[in-house]
Amino acid sequence: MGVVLGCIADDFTGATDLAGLLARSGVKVSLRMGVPEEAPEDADVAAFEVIALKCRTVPVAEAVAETRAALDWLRRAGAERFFWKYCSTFDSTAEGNIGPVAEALMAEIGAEQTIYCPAFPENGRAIFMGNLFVGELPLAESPMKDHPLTPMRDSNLMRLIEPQVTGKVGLANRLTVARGPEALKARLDELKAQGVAHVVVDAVADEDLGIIAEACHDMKLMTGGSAVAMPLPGIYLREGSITEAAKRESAPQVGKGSIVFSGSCSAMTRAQVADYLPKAAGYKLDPLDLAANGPQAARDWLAAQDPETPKIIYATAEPEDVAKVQAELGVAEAGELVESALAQLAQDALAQGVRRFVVAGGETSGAVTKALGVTAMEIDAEIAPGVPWTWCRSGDTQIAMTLKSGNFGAVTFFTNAFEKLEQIS
Ligand SMILES: Nc1ncnc2c1ncn2[C@@H]1O[C@H](COP(=O)(O)OP(=O)(O)OP(=O)(O)O)[C@@H](O)[C@H]1O
Ligand SMILES: O=C(O)[C@@H](O)C(=O)CO
Repeated sequence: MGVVLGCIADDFTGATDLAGLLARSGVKVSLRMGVPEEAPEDADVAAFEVIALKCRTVPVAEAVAETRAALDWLRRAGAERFFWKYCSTFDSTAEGNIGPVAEALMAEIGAEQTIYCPAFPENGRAIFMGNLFVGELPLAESPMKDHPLTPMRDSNLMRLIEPQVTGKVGLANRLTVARGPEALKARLDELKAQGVAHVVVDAVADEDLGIIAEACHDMKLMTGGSAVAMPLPGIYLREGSITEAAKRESAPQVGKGSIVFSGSCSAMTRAQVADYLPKAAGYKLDPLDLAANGPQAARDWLAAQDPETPKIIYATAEPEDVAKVQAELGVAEAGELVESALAQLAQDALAQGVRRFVVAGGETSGAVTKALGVTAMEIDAEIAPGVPWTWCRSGDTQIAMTLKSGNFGAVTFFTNAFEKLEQIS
């Protein structure tokens, strides 16, 4: 059987989020970092394939080219239905990349209409009358209003999508969704007859997502956060597009040595780092020191640790400290210094025998997975909604890794992560 649903995610933590939610149904989900070099014809493909890109904030033309390449790979692997995964807080600018990529994918596969549903109720993201909420706050009043790259200053998804696309934008609201899949399908048809190609669909609870997935599972392209994709495997199993849930293979054996790398400075990650520091050996990276002296001091610290001791290396800092560093070094330069130090330290940790890696932050995850040469991940149990453990290889070495999105997880996430790994391995 080929690919039943071909998914493309705009960042690495978002890709593991999606893969984790799909895997809840017990189906086999394969996650690939970037468009694979291996031809799809030669690859051992799963029913659910997720390609992780890093295209959330790159120029529009680049994002479109990368997603087209991913689409091409998935189509050659047999996929006929696709899912475009972006952030549950709709991280984008007036130019894109959510809308332009959706429109390009629609043109390639001949889809007349698609839906937009970033809702993720378990993580407090809900859509009502086309407006996105983060917890009890409208998106534009949430901390996302100050995001350094994609500040979200409007909460209305229709208004956010409109400047990003050429086609017409419309809404299927909660009152329609609450009436069930048939009512939603009728509304989508009505909008299609009016030439509406891009439909925002309200969802405030998981029940809504079940209805939306039921109504839309046959669409050539669905777009959204991970949660609206979660019911799809169950629906495909029921209707026979996939024959059975994958048998869980026994978990690979990995050594006990563990490390947390945190480059995220989000409020949740700051609380998680503070919670974990008393429980592990900790080293704080200072970007100004990295600029002056490089990462040698951190490397020496790591080399002096017992590989089996729990460790955390973090650049996580308070907003005022980040602002100070950015003013001195520049935003990109500061980020790059931290990322390249963490990349080097990840290689050192692997060489030292560490096999259990927890990484916090999307950009940071990109840097660490790349440094370790990870090209594919097999999804296992979730630690928190949207954050699964994965099994992967660095060269011939088997490792366990989890990529945590900045905003996700409980305060005790790092402890929870290693406890969960003990349970599943
Ligand atoms: N102390 C610091 N000063 C300046 N920049 C920092 C500092 N610590 C980390 N950074 C940089 O900030 C960026 C954090 O982005 P990252 O995507 O890793 O986290 P996030 O935005 O919280 O996560 P997500 O994208 O999953 O929401 C990285 O480029 C990182 O290198
Ligand atoms: O949807 C989300 O919030 C996350 O999967 C994400 O995209 C983090 O960057």
